[in-house]
Amino acid sequence: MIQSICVLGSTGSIGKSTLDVIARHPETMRVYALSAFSQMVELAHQAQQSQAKVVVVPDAAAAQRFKDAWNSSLPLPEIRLGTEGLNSVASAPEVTTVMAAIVGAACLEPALAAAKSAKRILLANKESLVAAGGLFMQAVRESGAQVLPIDSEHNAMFQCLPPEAQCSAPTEPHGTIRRLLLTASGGPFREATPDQLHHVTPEQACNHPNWSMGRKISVDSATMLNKGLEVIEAHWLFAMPADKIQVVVHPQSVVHSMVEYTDGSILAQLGQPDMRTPIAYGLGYPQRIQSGVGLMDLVQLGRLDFYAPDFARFPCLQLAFDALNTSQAACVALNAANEVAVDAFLQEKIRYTHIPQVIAHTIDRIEKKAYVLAELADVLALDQHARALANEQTQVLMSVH
Ligand SMILES: NC(=O)C1=CN([C@@H]2O[C@H](COP(=O)(O)OP(=O)(O)OC[C@H]3O[C@@H](n4cnc5c(N)ncnc54)[C@H](OP(=O)(O)O)[C@@H]3O)[C@@H](O)[C@H]2O)C=CC1
Ligand SMILES: CC(=O)[C@@H](O)[C@H](O)COP(=O)(O)O
Ligand SMILES: [Mn+2]
Repeated sequence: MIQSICVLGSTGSIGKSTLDVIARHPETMRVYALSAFSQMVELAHQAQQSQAKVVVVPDAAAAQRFKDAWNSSLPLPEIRLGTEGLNSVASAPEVTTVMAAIVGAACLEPALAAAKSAKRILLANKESLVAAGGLFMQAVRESGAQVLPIDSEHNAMFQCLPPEAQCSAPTEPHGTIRRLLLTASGGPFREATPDQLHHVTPEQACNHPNWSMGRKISVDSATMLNKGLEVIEAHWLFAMPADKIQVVVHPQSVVHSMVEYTDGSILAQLGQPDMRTPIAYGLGYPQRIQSGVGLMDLVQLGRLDFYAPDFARFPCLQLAFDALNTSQAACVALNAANEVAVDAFLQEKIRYTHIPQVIAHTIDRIEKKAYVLAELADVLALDQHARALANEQTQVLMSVH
């Protein structure tokens, strides 16, 4: 079967790796649609290379920049705009497979559109599950969509599941699974002192020891909120309670995660820190296909280390466990406040150490009311409210920066 693929967030780190893998399989994979937010020259280049039929850009001004960048005799692709455009390609009848790789909660609506349209969803974006995992999984169950986790840890766990447990939206964990062991590199500040953390720059925070990724997820790895988001992601993907998900610091990022079974066996997936492996797994599933990733020399590597996480040095990790144990509203607030705080940090408006303060303050304010989050509109409204609260707190912190 030929897969007709929509790559949401094609100009990002995951998007580029996805196009790299697709280009290795011209006989079985075609690009139908691409999307980008700011990089119109790159998008035009990608659309020419992949012969995409449709591109999605945020607005008319971006569409004009895309047209200006088009320097090929090939016909211009159809250009669609904004969230409606994203939803339309994610649910298009021409599309079999959707790579959800837009960063942040901006991916929620198109990911949900793909879920409602019974697509094969390669889910790289984790913020959608944090904000609305229940709604997303319900849509998957109702439509019969297929979800393949792409986040390296969740892809590793999925690979370690027995075939009958590799289902898209389980309602309970497989009976033979005792725990999920979620590995964490510890990021660039694994051993930093409080004084060093107080002074870190965006460049230092984005300098991940093992992975090359977008700036937002790189900062999340540095605060270890990435691991907190991944605990919530694992909870929704595998129907696993928080107390059965153990975070294990593993600085080499070679063991991508593990599944522990009731007989005491622990199955692990190992590989180089290169996202083309989980992407190829998702694109090829249930077959194994070429990804372009070369050999990994375990003898040269020599050792694999494992530690307990330091919750005092990384308060964001505890905030995420607390949010998962508290309410869905707390998870929405956690994610929204983090997006605001990371953006402010990357713009050097607040300090790295302010990020957990903005998150804690926002969750605290949200938790004073009860929220019903039965519909997407409820989640989006709370997300906006939490962003406003986080922005207010960011302004306060900026004045003491
Ligand atoms: N990078 C990695 O190795 C991993 C990433 N992930 C997850 O995958 C997702 C993507 O990460 P990554 O590729 O690193 O991110 P990048 O920042 O590299 O790329 C983000 C993509 O989303 C687009 N985008 C940004 N904001 C918006 C918006 N408001 N609306 C629509 N599109 C937007 C960008 O467009 P443009 O560039 O044109 O502005 C770009 O194409 C994240 O959720 C991340 O947590 C998960 C595991 C590993
Ligand atoms: C590649 C990937 O999946 C990232 O989420 C990665 O895991 C980040 O590494 P740490 O968050 O473990 O530092
Ligand atoms: Mn990950």
